[in-house]
Amino acid sequence: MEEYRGICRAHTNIALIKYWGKRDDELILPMNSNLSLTLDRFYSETQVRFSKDIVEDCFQLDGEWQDNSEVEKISRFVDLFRQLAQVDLACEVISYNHVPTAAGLASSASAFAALAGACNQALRLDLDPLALSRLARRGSGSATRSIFGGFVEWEKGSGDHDSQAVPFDDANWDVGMVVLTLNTKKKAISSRRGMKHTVATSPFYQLWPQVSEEKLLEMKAAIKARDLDWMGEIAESHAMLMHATTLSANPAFTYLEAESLKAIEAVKGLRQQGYKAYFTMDAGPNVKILCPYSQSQAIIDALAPEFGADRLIASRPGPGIQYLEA
Ligand SMILES: O=C(O)C[C@@](O)(CF)CCOP(=O)(O)OP(=O)(O)O
Repeated sequence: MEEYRGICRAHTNIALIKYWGKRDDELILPMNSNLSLTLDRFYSETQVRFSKDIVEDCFQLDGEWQDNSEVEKISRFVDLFRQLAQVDLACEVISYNHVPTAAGLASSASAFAALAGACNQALRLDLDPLALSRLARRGSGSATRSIFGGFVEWEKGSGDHDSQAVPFDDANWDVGMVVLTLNTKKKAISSRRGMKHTVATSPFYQLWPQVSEEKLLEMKAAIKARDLDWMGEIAESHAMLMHATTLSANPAFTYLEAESLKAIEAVKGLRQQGYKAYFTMDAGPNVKILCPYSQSQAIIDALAPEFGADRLIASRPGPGIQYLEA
């Protein structure tokens, strides 16, 4: 009986130089190259089964069968792999996000990267990681980067054929991240909608591509120098540049909440106490703290009285995708 199975694990990544704005919505081509750190602590595990005995595509996430709109997104993505394999079979996707809700991290990056890997294995496409990152990109931009571990650059490229991730540094040194989760409720404005509105209406956005390319060059030098203070200064600056574009959109909006600003001040306070701690933030109120992994527990202990230890989770750098036994 014709049946194909694949199962794959992919880890979450946090951008230090942000992807913010598309030059092509359909192909998900970014306005600027960007760079992230893959995290060990948070990952998605996704299995896919193609079979004649499956009547139509179905998708189970964390034990819950998903509705048609979610299945439709998955089907469109899996179609890319079905076309490559010349296969016309329906599939069943079962995915678990090992991202504690308390971590409030977007899991679309790890989930689409894991699904890409699972399809690659199931359909025996034998796609190399670069090709796989180009396909993961079609699910969600940040998924491009979760194919690789450590510090990863997503090169904006000139089109679908070369907009892909490349490993930049294996992060095999004393670096890590503490995730401070301020709230885990579903965001009002998704990153997809937020960046589209910003590109369309912020007068500041025209500066974003050039400034981001400059910041990226500097960040790469700072990582190669393993200079965490330098990396942190760049990361904080770039995160705030991103949030400045949303504040200058029309109508304006922001992902920053009162507690986010408190957390930013607390991180600056940690530096005055001698810690190497630098914040970054994405399309949500939660704060991620770049630091030496060796300081992460002390940083958690220092922040716990104000924010609660249960909202503070440390992670080492994580690996690229892992193919598991199907
Ligand atoms: O991760 C970063 O570089 C920065 C962000 O997280 C926001 F701060 C963007 C993530 O955007 P994503 O969810 O990938 O959007 P999609 O391509 O519309 O699915």
